[in-house]
Amino acid sequence: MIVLTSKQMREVEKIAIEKIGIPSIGLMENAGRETALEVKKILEEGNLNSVIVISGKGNNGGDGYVVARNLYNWGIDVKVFLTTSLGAISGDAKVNLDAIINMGIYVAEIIQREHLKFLEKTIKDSDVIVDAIYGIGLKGEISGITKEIIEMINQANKIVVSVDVPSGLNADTGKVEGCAVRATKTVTMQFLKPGLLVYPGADYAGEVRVAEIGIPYRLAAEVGYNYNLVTSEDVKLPKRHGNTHKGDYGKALIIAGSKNMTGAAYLCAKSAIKAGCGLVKLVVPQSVQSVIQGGLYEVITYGLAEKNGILSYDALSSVLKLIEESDAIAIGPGLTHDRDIPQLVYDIVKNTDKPVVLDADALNALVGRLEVIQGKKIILTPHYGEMSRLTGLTIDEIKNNLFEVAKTFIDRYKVTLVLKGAKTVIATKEGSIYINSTGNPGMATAGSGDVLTGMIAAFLAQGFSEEKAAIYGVFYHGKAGDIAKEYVEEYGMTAMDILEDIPEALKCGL
Ligand SMILES: NC(=O)C1=CN([C@@H]2O[C@H](COP(=O)(O)OP(=O)(O)OC[C@H]3O[C@@H](n4cnc5c(N)ncnc54)[C@H](O)[C@@H]3O)[C@@H](O)[C@H]2O)[C@H](O)CC1
Ligand SMILES: [K+]
Repeated sequence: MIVLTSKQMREVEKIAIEKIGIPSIGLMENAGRETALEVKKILEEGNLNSVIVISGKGNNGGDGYVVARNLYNWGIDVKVFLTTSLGAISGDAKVNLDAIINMGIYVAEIIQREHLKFLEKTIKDSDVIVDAIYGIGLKGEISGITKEIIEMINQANKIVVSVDVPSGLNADTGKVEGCAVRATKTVTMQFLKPGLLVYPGADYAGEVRVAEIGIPYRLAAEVGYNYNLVTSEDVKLPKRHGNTHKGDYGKALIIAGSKNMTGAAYLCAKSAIKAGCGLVKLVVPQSVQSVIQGGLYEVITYGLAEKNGILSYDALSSVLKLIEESDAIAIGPGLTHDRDIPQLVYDIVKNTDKPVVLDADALNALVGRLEVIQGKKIILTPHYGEMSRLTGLTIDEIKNNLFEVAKTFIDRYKVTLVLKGAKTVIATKEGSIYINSTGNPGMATAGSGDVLTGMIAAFLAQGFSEEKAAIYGVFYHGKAGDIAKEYVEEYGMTAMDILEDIPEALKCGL
């Protein structure tokens, strides 16, 4: 699903209004009406009847006046409060403000502290608050009386419907600019915005509904959109035809595990099989091979050179030979960071141009030596801690600048990045950003990443591009976790639950 930044939104609006000639006030009419219909549904569902609209001085506020007019026409008790003086309103917003005043709808300014008491009382007596203070035009932090109004809205414990973007939220990053409205529901105009889809923005937006307001969808391509929300529409699976054999579904080589972490290797290899890979070979330290082979009937295991239960550099030549007969490679889960691993991982990556997914200890192995991945068919799957080690940024710097951090990394290394988090972000070497729509907190469990790595390797082995393998892997991994949640809830969820539900998850792509 297309996602536009506020800059792209403005460009699309400009083309629609100035080039195509769609009247801007018509867009505002549709935006306001779509929002009003949403509010009406909420009132009917809750047998409620009183609404206050709080409008800012821009077109977001203009939408708010249209909302008020529609609600008033439907016999709903509605009052409008301005966070600015009447005289400051202009353009389409002013046309709609004048209309509601002419209709006799209650309008009052809340621009001095003594007005706040009255607003507080009115909020208390109302059922729903419509937040039309700021939309995509927010610049910098909110302060002063408007900040107090937003805090009052949040403390009122009322149903809040935000127009386009919760006021105070940065539409592009999801950051809270000083303060932000916590919405029950956000009705966003024509296209999703990135800030509604990642934290904390996703928390503040509540349930998001995209209102179609009359802007041609094709204009998104004209402005070169590059953000996407991954939905089931984007991850259809090719039908498998009759006369095929396992070789048609790819051969994956997994290099993983050590004497204290055999489970990581198991989960990764088993997930690759479950995600449809035709043949999976697993390289582990020689002394753990029998332990692992036990539970992995469908996987061919290779016990290679080791030192004290950890793969040693002497395993390199055998690994490179196995790579030659594989379509895709996964390296990392449970390797540990000891002794020879960093050099072994570095030289494997250096000596192959096959698609590779690097996870966990393979990422740690490349800290400070990332030049070896430059321009290769490589997918990295760090969580914020691993990304912090790879980039030298703090976890907070990463969390608060997800898109920028991902784009900077991709621009520099021209690989595919899966930045795992509460909302996993995928950045591709073509410069696209994908935000995943599946998954739940129950998946933050040991081994969950190993399962994802196996799934991505499976899609790579089946011939998917790095971009598609990353998107499919992340989406179906989250989908499997959502299915698991239905019966184990989030507290009891284990990586095995996710793994077991991979086949069920894949069904939604067929
Ligand atoms: N997307 C569409 O096709 C349509 C969107 N519409 C709505 O219009 C807003 C965008 O309107 P705009 O006037 O550009 O900005 P805002 O209404 O968001 O308000 C910004 C307003 O407030 C001032 N301001 C900005 N930041 C601050 C701050 N930190 N402190 C104080 N004041 C601030 C700024 O000067 C602006 O005047 C969009 O979200 C939709 O809701 C229309 O419906 C048309 C179609
Ligand atoms: K708003």
